[in-house]
Amino acid sequence: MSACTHLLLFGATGDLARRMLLPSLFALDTEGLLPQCLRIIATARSAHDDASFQALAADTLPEAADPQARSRFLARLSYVALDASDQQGFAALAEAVPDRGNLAIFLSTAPALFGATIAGLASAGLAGPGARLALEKPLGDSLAASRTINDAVAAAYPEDRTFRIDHYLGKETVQNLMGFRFANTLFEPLWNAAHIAHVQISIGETVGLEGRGDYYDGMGALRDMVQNHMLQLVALLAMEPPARLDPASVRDEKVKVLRSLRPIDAASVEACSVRGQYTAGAIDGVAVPGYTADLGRASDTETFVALKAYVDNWRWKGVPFYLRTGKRAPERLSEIIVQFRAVPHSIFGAAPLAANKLVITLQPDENIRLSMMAKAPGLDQDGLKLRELPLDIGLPNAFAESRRRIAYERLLLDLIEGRQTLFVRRDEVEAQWQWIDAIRAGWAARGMAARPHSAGTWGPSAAIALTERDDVTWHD
Ligand SMILES: NC(=O)C1=CN([C@@H]2O[C@H](COP(=O)(O)OP(=O)(O)OC[C@H]3O[C@@H](n4cnc5c(N)ncnc54)[C@H](OP(=O)(O)O)[C@@H]3O)[C@@H](O)[C@H]2O)C=CC1
Ligand SMILES: O=C1O[C@H](COP(=O)(O)O)[C@@H](O)[C@H](O)[C@H]1O
Repeated sequence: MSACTHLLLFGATGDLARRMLLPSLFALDTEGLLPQCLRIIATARSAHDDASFQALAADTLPEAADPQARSRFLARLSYVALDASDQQGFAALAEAVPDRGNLAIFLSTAPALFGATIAGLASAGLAGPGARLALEKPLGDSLAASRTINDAVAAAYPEDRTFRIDHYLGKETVQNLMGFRFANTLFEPLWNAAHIAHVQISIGETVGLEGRGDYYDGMGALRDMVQNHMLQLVALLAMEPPARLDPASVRDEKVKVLRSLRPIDAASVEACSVRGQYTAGAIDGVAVPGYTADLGRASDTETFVALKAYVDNWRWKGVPFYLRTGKRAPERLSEIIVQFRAVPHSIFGAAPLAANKLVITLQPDENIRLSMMAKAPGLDQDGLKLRELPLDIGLPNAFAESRRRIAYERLLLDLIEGRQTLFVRRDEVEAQWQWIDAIRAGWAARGMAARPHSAGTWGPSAAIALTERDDVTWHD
C-alpha cells in the first residue's frame, strides 16, 4: 500500500480526537513522519469552518510546541460539518477529498454510527480500492453485534483495507513483547508449560468514569478491558513464533491462541471469575466516591473483574493465566508476571528458594525485570545465604533519550502508510467476543452479582481467593 494523501477524521471534535488523535498527528508531523502532501479533513456534527476548527485543534497541542511546527500542522487541517446519520451530506464531504485513491478514514465515533457512515462513504465514492478504514473500539458489545459491524464494514471495505484499533497494540512495551520473545534465544525454550507455572496480567486504573458513564455502565470491565486489550496481551504472550512480522503471520498465530482459550461457562464461571464494583474509598489518601455515586444511579455493572483462564494447547497445558483489571485501583499499573517453576531439586537445604519470575511493566514505567536467586556476600558457615535479586533490563535508562509516544502515533502512522500488523483482524475480534459472551452468559445463569470492594483496593476478597486456591499470590 502506498502512503495516503488524505486522512478523513470522523469524530474530530470529540474527546479521543482532542486528547489523543490530533496531538499524535502533530507529533508525527513534527518529526517529519507524515507525508508532505497529507491533508487532514476533519468532520463532526458541530458547525465549524476551517479557521475555527484549526483554533480548536491548536488548543489540543502542547503549549511549548514550536510555533512553526504548529502552523505547518494546522495548515494541513480543513473541516466539513456532517451529520453522519444523514446520507445527504456525504457528497459535500467527498468533494473535499480530491485524491480518493490514497485515502485513510478514521472513525472516532460511537459504533452506532458506523453502519450509516460506511453506507454514506460508499455511496459518495469514498470506499474505492485506494481507501482504507480504521475503526475505534468498541467493535460491538457481543459476538452478534460485532458480526453486524464487521458485515457492514466488509460490504464496503475488504479485510486488507480494514484497520481495527486496539490502542494497546500501539504501546511500545506491548510491541516489545514480540521483540523480547522472538529476538532473544534465551526465553523461547522455556516459554511453555514445562517451565512456566502461571502467568498474571494486571491492569489497574485509578480513574473512575471520566465522563464516560453511560458507555461504561453499558459495558463493564469485562467488555471494556478484557475483551480487547487483555486478550491481545494473552495472545501476544502465548502465541507461537510467527514466521515473519507481516500482518497475516502475526495475526494467524494470535487467533490460534484466542480460539484455544478454554470457555469459561456456567459450569466454571464461579470458580474462574470474580465480578467486583468499587464503593467509596481512598486512593493515595484522597477520598473517592463509589461507582453508583459516580454514575448517579444504581447499577450492577462490574468495575473490576478477575479471571482464571487456560489456553488449551500443547504449549500451555495446565498453565493458568490470571487476569484482573479494575477502575479505582490502588495504582495505575499494567503489568505482566511470568512465574517460572521452582528448581527441581535444591542443594541448599531448607533455605527458601524463590522461583524465577519475569516482571514486564507496561505502565506507568516501561521495564522488564527478571528475579533471580543470588548468593548474599558473607562467610556463613551453615551454607550459602541466598537472596532474590532483580536482573533489570533498565529500559528507561537505555532509551532515556527517546520521547514517550502516545500509542496512537504508531497506529496512525501505520494506517497512513498501510501496515496492518498492529491492527486486529475480524477473526480475532470475533474469537474474543465468543469467549467473553460465554462468561457473561455464565454470570447470568449463576446470577453472579458484582461484589462490593473499597475504591483503592484490588477488587473484592474473592479475587484473592481465586489465586490463593491454587497457592498463588497476586504480585502486588
Ligand atoms: N475517549 C476515549 O478515551 C476513548 C474513546 N473510545 C471510543 O472512540 C469513540 C469516540 O469517543 P469520544 O471521542 O470519547 O466520544 P465523544 O462523545 O467525545 O465524541 C464523539 C464525536 O462524534 C461526533 N458525532 C456524534 N454524533 C455524530 C453524528 N451524528 N454525525 C457525525 N459526527 C457525530 C461528535 O461530534 P459533535 O461533537 O460535533 O457532535 C464528536 O466529534 C467512541 O466509540 C468511544 O467509545 C475508545 C477508547 C478511548
Ligand atoms: O480502552 C480503554 O482503555 C482505557 C485505558 O487505557 P490506558 O492506555 O490508559 O491503559 C480505559 O480507561 C478505558 O475505560 C477503555 O475504554
